[in-house]
Amino acid sequence: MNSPSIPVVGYAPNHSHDSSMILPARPEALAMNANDSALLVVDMQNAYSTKGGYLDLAGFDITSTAPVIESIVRAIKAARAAGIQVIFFQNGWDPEYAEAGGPGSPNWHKSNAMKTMRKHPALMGTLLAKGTWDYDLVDELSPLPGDLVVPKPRYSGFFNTALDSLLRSRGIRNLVFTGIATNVCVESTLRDGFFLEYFGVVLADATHQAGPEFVQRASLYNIETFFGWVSTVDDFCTTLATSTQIQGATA
Ligand SMILES: C/C(=C/NC(N)=O)C(=O)O
Repeated sequence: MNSPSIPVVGYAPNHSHDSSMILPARPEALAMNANDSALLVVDMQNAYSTKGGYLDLAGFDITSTAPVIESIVRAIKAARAAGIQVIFFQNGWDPEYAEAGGPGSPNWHKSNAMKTMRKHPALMGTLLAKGTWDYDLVDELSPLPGDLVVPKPRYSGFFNTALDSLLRSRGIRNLVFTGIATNVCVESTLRDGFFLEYFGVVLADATHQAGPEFVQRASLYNIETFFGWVSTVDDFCTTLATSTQIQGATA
């Protein structure tokens, strides 16, 4: 690939020559290949996206998540067509909440789901519990054969899961993030990936925050400035489609 005139970063030495895709991003474009990248779909569960789910019941505004779901559907379709590994996460615990930790865990004290159920005991067992509607992925997003589904008991997808092994065993170094919430599980997982030497890029319009709108901007600032890169679903889909066309033409 010719050296682009824009600043490009990537994990491979002399990346701009060795990569089949240059994803427009901020603060630099990201050099990547289909076989060294994964699309992460973080916690697109009824709990975080749907009226009557945990975040809604806890008082968070989830009324603008529908366009985010549509954007994620587009990104997943493009990733699958390009041969990029798709990984779904589901945040939550066993129905008895043993995996949530008791009072000796900070999660017990900080989880807004656990706090909501303690405040409203009739909800106990219904929020973020495996096997419940709240824990299930939204209807619009269904894993297909070849996708990976990673249950996670804490905000970060890298803790108490097999994620790092799943990625390293596949030679994956670039993580493309979508999902909810930008400022909690998306940013937590991207940050931990950064500390583990993964290149993390978030598709801003395929994410939604938990909290007021400024939090979305703050989380994207944090990611762009300190932990990774920021791109869009349109740029992701166009980059993959162009790469696939080039590869098809030269096959
Ligand atoms: C607040 C919260 C966010 N989860 C997420 N998937 O970002 C929670 O799980 O309590």
